[in-house]
Amino acid sequence: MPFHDDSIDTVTPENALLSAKFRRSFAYRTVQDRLPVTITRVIDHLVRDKDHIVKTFGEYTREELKEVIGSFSKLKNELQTNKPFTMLTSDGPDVTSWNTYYEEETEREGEEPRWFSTSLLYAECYVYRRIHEAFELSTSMKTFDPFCAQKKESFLRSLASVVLLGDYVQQQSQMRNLPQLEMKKELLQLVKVSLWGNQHDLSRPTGCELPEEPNPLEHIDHLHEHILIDDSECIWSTLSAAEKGNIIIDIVSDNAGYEIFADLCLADVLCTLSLADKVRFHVKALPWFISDTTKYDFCWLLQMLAELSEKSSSLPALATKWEQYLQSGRWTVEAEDFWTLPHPYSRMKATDHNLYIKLSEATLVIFKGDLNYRKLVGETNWLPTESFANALRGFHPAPLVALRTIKADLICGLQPGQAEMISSKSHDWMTSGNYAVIQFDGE
Ligand SMILES: O=P(O)(O)OC[C@H]1O[C@](O)(CO)[C@@H](O)[C@@H]1O
Ligand SMILES: [Mn+2]
Repeated sequence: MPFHDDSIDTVTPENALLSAKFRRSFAYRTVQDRLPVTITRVIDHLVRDKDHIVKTFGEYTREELKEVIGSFSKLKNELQTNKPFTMLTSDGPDVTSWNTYYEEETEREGEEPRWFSTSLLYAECYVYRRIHEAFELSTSMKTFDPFCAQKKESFLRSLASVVLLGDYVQQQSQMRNLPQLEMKKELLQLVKVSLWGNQHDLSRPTGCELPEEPNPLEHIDHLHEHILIDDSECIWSTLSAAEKGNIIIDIVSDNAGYEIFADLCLADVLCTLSLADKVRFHVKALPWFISDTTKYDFCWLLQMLAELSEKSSSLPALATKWEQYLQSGRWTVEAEDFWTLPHPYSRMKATDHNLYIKLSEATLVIFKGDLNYRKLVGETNWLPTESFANALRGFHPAPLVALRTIKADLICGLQPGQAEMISSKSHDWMTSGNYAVIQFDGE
């Protein structure tokens, strides 16, 4: 393919934005191979499920489906022939922000953004927004989620882990007045369960492989050595020192199914231990990176748990408690548009000031997953030893922590020599999701 510029280094230079213009990079493989596969799979799903979709949305949808499928073939062709991006033409509430971003990037790059020259972050976000736009432009399928069935199936595949974790959390919630050391152990254990829950995402090249060890509490022990940076002590010190009564925790969620279940378990433990007075879950306003959680996915999960009594009585009990938390406002589920824009988080203050102010109210903001990490550190190929605080480039709304399994080739905050040491053990440690970080910033 003639889309790379031979004058540009083939590996991503230090401090450059990840981009498919660097041929020997994860970004190139993603744009060249993985994104077209994502589009093809959506087309296949629509073709295969046509009758079912028509039955759900009405006969009129049959014609519209043809148009939607046509627009995906066009999108795939635009990608594979490296056409310039275009402005969005649908009427979603985020369209102006997307188009402003397009203009800003055009100015910054000196030409219209293209698949094989812009940042990977922009290219990947743009593909998911264009997929949504095709539905939005229809009249009968405006809110259709083409990944919904996959998300549900993946949750059901992980039921064994869900039951084991649910039983444990339900049993622990009966225990009151734990000594401080026990509380800390309990909290950090659930932090790690939530961290490794991030292995469950469907946009991995091989799909979601379930861990061999179904018990999440055992699984975290096996992976102890794979946490390359572990700032979890800072989570404990921040929360245990916070003044009771107004401890707000924001969880900027990632994937639906098992991962969000693990996050809910973490939130449950935070409430039981009186380490959180309020938990706000931030989910996605539209289908995103295949498996990210939408409000629908969140509600579906609670409904499923309520119906799973034959698997374990803990699951309906947790569902009831969590519904109560939601009804009382102790927990909220919010879907701000900013999370499905392509901006790195250093641009949040200028782009969505209200969201930045809202996060500033928090005692701790927990960012889940790889994509959130990429946005936190600005999609930049930092020297692995660059500090996390610097990589955030001024994004310090409140104390924050990233719980990320590593799936894209960027990292910061490592010790000198650490990256080289891990590379010698595992050639694909940056993309396999088998290594992780718990990185805290308290500035
Ligand atoms: O669900 P997560 O942890 O954000 O991972 C999604 C990741 O999937 C990828 O597409 C790679 O597998 C990354 O680009 C992205 O960061
Ligand atoms: Mn995700």
